[in-house]
Amino acid sequence: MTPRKAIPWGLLVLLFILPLLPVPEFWITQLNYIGLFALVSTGLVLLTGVGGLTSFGQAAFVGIGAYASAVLTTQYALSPWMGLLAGLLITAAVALLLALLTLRMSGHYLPLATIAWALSLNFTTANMESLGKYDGIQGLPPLHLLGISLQDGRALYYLIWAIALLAARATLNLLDSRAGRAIRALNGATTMAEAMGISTLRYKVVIFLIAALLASVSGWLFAHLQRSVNPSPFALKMGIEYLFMAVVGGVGTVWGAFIGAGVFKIIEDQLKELLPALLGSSGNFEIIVLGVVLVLIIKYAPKGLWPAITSLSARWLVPEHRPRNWQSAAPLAARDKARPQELLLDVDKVRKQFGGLVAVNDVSFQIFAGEIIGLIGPNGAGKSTTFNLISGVLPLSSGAVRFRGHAVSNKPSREIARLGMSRTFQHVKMIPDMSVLENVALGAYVRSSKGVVQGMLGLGKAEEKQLFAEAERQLQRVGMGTQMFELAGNLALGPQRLMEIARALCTDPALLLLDEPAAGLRHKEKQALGDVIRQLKREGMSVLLVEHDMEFVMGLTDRIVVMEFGTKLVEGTPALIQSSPIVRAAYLGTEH
Ligand SMILES: Nc1ncnc2c1ncn2[C@@H]1O[C@H](COP(=O)(O)OP(=O)(O)OP(=O)(O)O)[C@@H](O)[C@H]1O
Repeated sequence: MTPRKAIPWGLLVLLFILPLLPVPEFWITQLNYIGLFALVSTGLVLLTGVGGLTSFGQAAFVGIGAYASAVLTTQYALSPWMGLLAGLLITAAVALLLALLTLRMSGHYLPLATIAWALSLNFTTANMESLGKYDGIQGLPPLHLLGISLQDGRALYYLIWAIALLAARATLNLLDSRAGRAIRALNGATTMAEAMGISTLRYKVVIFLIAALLASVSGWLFAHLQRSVNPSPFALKMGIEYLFMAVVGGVGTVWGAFIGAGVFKIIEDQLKELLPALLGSSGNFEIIVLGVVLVLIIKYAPKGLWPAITSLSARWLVPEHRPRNWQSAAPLAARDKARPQELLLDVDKVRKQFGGLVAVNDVSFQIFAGEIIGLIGPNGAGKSTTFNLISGVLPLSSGAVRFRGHAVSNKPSREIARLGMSRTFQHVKMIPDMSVLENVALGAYVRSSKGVVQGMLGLGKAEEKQLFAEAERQLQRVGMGTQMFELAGNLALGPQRLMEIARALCTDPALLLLDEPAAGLRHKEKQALGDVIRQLKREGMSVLLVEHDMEFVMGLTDRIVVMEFGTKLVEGTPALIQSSPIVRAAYLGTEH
């Protein structure tokens, strides 16, 4: 067994035998709280670290889980397990409502909204007669599992840690799945994800819900550990502390949630003991010192403690990449190919105005199956905007776009992608901390189906192999087979563009839109790219490309559309365009 595998197993065994050893009760209590906090922080890893949605409000969901069980077990004499179920249902309902109200917000509005609901939910519990107001509810029964009483902290320890570790495993499984890769695109790559056919809002709601449910389970365990509830452990202060734990541990990493919860709890408790003794007076001094410690951690390990630990240990724990076990995977289902000469794309007087600026002025052209069309023009002519209008990234001001007989004007880009149009971007859009292979596999999202629950349970491995086999095939095609395990963010610009092309090809498109594909490529790489595009044409695919490299465009395209100042100037074969005096004056003339 390699040290990389032996260390986690060793820690797991230690965690298991610890309560059986004669360790002080205080240790067990500490570990119980660390497990409960880690459960909430794991949700924040998904929501904030991976999904980029900052929430200060998780303590409110902890409170819902705790109070639901407290009410049902003390006032209705129901089993705590019914309390758990009710807590999860209420949490899901509240979280869905809040998600629909707040998740379309961006920037600082979302964190502010989470503060608002944290305050209002806490205020509600503190003022409701039936919830015992500020005194809360006492006398909760202990948990029982399979006839065993979990009244003792050492017994409940096993349930807390089993749930926390299962949550960690499920989150890790999810992040390494089809749905997880879509979730990883939420933080900064939503335009790309939508263009790959992914509903980003749906995944935002899903991670919001998962984080809320994990918090709710933590609240349920907490309530039956304490055997009482009151509003203060679910107040905004605790919501902020959960976020701190996740940030300190490493907000993008699951084990960071555990490290963060542990460090936070231990430092806080030690300081509570130490500081009054040192200063000779009582007071909440630990809050001040903890604040300073947190600032230092954020300054010197900005990504958190877990990433710092893994990068330090990388010297002797050599990172392993995923085993290449997909060679025999069945190919993914292919889309119906376009008929020869089929009218694929009909761009009809499309127009885009940004305030007073007409960036695209009633431009029309058509693309038939198996054609390579160039879209050229000087800087600022409106080429990229036209791309964005066709692919649904921007809404039209007027005009119409039809793709394979479907009216797609103003449809979201994910719906257009599902019809078989795929694209690359002028400024490469990717997930930098994911491997090239995983980035490219995102392209095959529309050709696969495994969802969040299957991802969490680690099911759907056969489909995963199909996705990676397709991703590798497309990477080989663009000459990047040897770089598939590298981090996408470590690539130079040229290979990043090729990676985007491989990702677009993974969608099995009928029409491929390439925005400046040759920019940043060396001469030989450009020639190889030209060969790939010609091969795609032979396979019946159509390509629309924006490109500034005239030699590349002239040698590759069947027809060229020239734009200037948002207007279509002329359209024709490369020979006609090269000899056109209007084009020479407007475009080539300015270049040469
Ligand atoms: N979101 C936006 N808001 C306002 N103006 C915009 C926006 N996007 C583009 N423009 C403007 O629209 C015009 C066309 O821009 P566009 O990027 O489509 O040109 P382009 O032909 O692709 O240029 P380049 O070759 O330099 O990429 C430019 O004047 C640009 O400044």
